[in-house]
Amino acid sequence: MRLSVIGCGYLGAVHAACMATLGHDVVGIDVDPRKIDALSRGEAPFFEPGLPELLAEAMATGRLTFSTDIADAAGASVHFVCVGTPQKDGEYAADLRYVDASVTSLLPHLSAEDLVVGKSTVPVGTAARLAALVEEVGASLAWNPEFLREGYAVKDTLTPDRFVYGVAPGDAGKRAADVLDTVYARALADGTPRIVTDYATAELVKVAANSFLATKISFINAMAELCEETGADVTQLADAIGHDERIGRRFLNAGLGFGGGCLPKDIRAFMARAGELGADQAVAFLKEVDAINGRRRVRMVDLAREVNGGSIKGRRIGVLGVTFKPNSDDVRDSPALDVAVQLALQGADVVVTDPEGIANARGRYPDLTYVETVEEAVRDADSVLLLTEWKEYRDLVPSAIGELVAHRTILDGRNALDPTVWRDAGWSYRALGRP
Ligand SMILES: NC(=O)C1=CN([C@@H]2O[C@H](COP(=O)(O)OP(=O)(O)OC[C@H]3O[C@@H](n4cnc5c(N)ncnc54)[C@H](O)[C@@H]3O)[C@@H](O)[C@H]2O)C=CC1
Ligand SMILES: O=C(O)[C@H]1O[C@H](OP(=O)(O)OP(=O)(O)OC[C@H]2O[C@@H](n3ccc(=O)[nH]c3=O)[C@H](O)[C@@H]2O)[C@H](O)[C@@H](O)[C@@H]1O
Repeated sequence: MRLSVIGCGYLGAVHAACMATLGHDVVGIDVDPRKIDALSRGEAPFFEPGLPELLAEAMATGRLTFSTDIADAAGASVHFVCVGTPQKDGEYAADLRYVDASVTSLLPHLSAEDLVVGKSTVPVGTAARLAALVEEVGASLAWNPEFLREGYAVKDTLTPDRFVYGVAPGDAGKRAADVLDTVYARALADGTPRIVTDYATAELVKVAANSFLATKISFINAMAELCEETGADVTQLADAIGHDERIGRRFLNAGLGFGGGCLPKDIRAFMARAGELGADQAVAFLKEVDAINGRRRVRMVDLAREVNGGSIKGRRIGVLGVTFKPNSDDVRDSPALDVAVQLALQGADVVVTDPEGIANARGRYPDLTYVETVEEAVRDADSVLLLTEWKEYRDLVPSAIGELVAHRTILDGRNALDPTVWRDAGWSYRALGRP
């Protein structure tokens, strides 16, 4: 099939490359010429494991091209909308201007029988509104939310846990589901479950899933707060409750909490939309989920002050990790970057390193000091903060980096290190939710 993918960011670039490797002819479209230039050269415009190889493979077949001109979407029969839906400035609500602009710009290039497929995360009600526009030109619309995780985006796109199709009622909806079945034929043949539903359910599935994940993380971080008050250990608590299959151990890692371009803004947009619908009570708990999450960052800065004798002014602090999680270069709403900035604002001499996130972090906060290596980051440090649990930081040898620092004090913001090993090497080890 011939497909267009509109918006080539973390979601769209991966989707375009994956669809081409499935055998479809794909044109990826973005308004950002730098992204399109990079992609046209076969270069991934951001760090995502496996994407460079996939791009090379797909572009070698000639089935994957990129353009800044929406007119190049003409001729495709399925158009995936993958543009951003960030939080509005100063508000909780989602900013739908990119979704609206991309669909409006696509309309003149649609043929009757084309299918527009929304993948962006949107407030419930958006699909029905856009369907009316798309139907005016004889085309139809489906909402097919995306559940990929950064760092595993290729695998999650090619072999997702499930597909969700939100479609119009009646025959038009049945046709849309058939088209999507053809697009995803390979994964469906492997037995991936697929749920065909109405627009509102599909939109709600996406924000419900992210809200559940955010709630699970804030739940364990709330337990971490109690562990801090009682001398209990949240990592053992998580292991113990996680053995109960009804609870499960995944997404129970306590620490600095959730960040990124999705969970934080999605729970806020959900609250805003529920408020518009007069159903704010239904998701009022998300306010607490968000508040617990924010408190972890504050607690980390407080802990840094505490281990530095009450003040971090003029103290040298080595920060390991600045992205919102490992295996990504994304610093959107990154807890790690937030903490590093707060420490600097309070007068600390902060030196930050990260395997992939420095360029993006520098773009946002040029005044922080960034270095390439752990050795440079920790040299002469009064304390070291591990804020993103990259594998190379988990694997650090405490005796070796102990030779470089001024004081052997480490704060483990992700409960990623073995306290015994670090203490045995003469370090003072502190973590969130651990004695
Ligand atoms: N990043 C992720 O892991 C996931 C993101 N999502 C959702 O997917 C959507 C996109 O997210 P990301 O890819 O992370 O954002 P992003 O910011 O990385 O990419 C969005 C892209 O859309 C482009 N764009 C904006 N207006 C456009 C227009 N009118 N025409 C063509 N291109 C346009 C931007 O230039 C940008 O490259 C959001 O709704 C997000 O919530 C869903 C699942 C996973
Ligand atoms: O809508 C989206 O964009 C995506 O949001 C998340 O994916 P992602 O943001 O890539 O990252 P996650 O792996 O979910 O991690 C999110 C944040 O939670 C934190 N986290 C995660 C797990 C955990 O146990 N504890 C914890 O603090 C991570 O450090 C990170 O900051 C969801 O997992 C995806 O299913 C969803 O598609």
